Amino acid sequence: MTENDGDAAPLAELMTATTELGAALRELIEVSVITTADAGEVAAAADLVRAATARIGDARRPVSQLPRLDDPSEGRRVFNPVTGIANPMAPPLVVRADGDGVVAEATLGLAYEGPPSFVHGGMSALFMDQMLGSAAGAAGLWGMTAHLELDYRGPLPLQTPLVLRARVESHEGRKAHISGTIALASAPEKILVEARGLFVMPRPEKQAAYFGAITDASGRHAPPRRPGDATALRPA
Ligand SMILES: CCCCCCCCCCCC(=O)SCCNC(=O)CCNC(=O)[C@H](O)C(C)(C)COP(=O)(O)OP(=O)(O)OC[C@H]1O[C@@H](n2cnc3c(N)ncnc32)[C@H](O)[C@@H]1OP(=O)(O)O
Repeated sequence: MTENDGDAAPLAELMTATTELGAALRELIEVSVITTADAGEVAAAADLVRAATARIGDARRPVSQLPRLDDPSEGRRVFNPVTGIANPMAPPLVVRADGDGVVAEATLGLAYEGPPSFVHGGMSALFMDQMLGSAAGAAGLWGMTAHLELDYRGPLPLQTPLVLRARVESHEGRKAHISGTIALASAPEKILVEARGLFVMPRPEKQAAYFGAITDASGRHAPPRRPGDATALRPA
């Protein structure tokens, strides 16, 4: 069975329910790493979670099929692991156009911890990858990450508002050089993480090989081909 079978709920209803599930799971993830409940309570919670998984786990889409709730033409990717409102791994970042680039704010909980009380460096790389991709989209470009490098100048504290920025520095042909930063929202001029990336639009034969089999939920061929396809950019 796929999600297209049967009398599916209207999309708005599905969006509400899926967003609610994402939010509930996001809370669960945070609580699961911060709880001091005893073993019996934790084991009972695990049983409840497995029951929830069984309830929805039989109806699955194939990896080549975009979710029904996605609209790549509007940049809506609800399960993106950074910006997806329905992906519990995502904070989620809300990325907005700002000046000649993009900006987002985030306050990260203990599920993102690396050194005690600070954000894991790999998480910063993940968020910067997405921000740089969003900056490409905002500039009318799209591509895949070919190279990404970061300088960690100071640790990012957990449970503290952060501001993330990115902008295209230059582009030529299929290549775009993009930079990004992370700072405390309370001290935005003091850069704690700095990223530089090269995004490359794959040559046509690679686009066909990577995305030729991608369909939307109704089975229509739907490879990414516009700036918004790669990002969840929202207008300012
Ligand atoms: C899409 C929707 C997604 C939707 C994704 C939604 C999230 C968006 C944000 C996250 C983005 C990702 O994570 S994307 C996923 C992670 N990235 C990947 O998996 C990409 C893996 N890499 C590749 O498939 C390939 O290397 C490509 C597509 C990047 C490039 O292959 P190609 O198309 O054959 O291009 P190629 O001729 O090799 O290179 C073109 C030019 O770029 C230069 N170049 C290429 N790689 C590098 C490099 N690492 N460092 C320096 N320069 C490089 C070449 O020298 C050349 O310069 P010149 O001679 O022309 O001067």
